[in-house]
Amino acid sequence: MDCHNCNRSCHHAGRKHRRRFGFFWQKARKEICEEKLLKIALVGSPNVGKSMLFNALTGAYVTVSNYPGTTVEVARGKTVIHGQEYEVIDTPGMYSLLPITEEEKVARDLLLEEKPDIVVHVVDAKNLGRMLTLTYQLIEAGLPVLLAINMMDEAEQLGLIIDREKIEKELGIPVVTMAAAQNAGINELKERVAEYVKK
Ligand SMILES: Nc1nc2c(ncn2[C@@H]2O[C@H](COP(=O)(O)OP(=O)(O)OP(=O)(O)O)[C@@H](O)[C@H]2O)c(=O)[nH]1
Ligand SMILES: [Mg+2]
Repeated sequence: MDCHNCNRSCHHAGRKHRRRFGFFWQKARKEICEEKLLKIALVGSPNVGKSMLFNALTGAYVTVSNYPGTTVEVARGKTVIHGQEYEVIDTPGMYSLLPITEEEKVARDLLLEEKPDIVVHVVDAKNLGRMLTLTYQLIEAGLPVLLAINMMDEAEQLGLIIDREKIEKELGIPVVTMAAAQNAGINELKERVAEYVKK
C-alpha cells in the first residue's frame, strides 16, 4: 500500500497505523502521515568525491540499479539527520546541465524527474573556479543547491586559501568545506542540509 503523502510503500502505511485506526485506516492515513522521506542528490564532475561522500553518509544499506533504459548505474542509500530520514542518490559525473554523455543525461534527468529536496554540488577545492560554472547553472535552474567544497586536505597542502563565507555570500547558498576521504566536514554538511530543508 502506498502512502498518500510520500507516494511510497512505506512503514507509515504499515501495520502500526492500521491497527491504531482499524476500520478507518483508509480514510485516516492521509492525515496521519506527516513523515516524508526527503531526497538528497549528490551531483558534480567526475572524480570529485561524490561516491566517497555517499558512502560516508549512507553506510551499509545501499541499492545500485541501472537508470531506466540505460547502462548507467545509480546508487541509492539512506541517512538520518536529527531523526529525519533522507534518501541519498549518488548521480553519475556531469560537467554541465546541457548533457553530452549518457552519464550527464542521466544525472540531468534524475534532477528533473526526482525533484530532490536538496542538491549537493560536490566540487574539488583545487579546481573551484572552473567547477562553479555548474553551481551557477544549478542555481539558475531553480534547484535547491548546497555547495560542498571537497578535497580540502589536498587544497591545504597546495597552500590554497578558500574563503567559505565569502563564497557563501556571493552565491547566496549554503557552502561547506570538507574532505570526504578523511571523514572531515560530514557532520557540518548534515547540519547545513537539515537547516536548509527546514526553511
Ligand atoms: N585527498 C582526497 N581524496 C579524495 C577525497 N574525496 C575523494 N577522494 C578520492 O578521489 C577519488 C574519486 O572519488 P569518487 O568518490 O570516486 O569520485 P566521484 O565524484 O564519485 O567520481 P565519478 O563517480 O567518476 O563521478 C577517489 O580516489 C577518492 O579516494 C578527499 O576529500 N580528499
Ligand atoms: Mg562516483
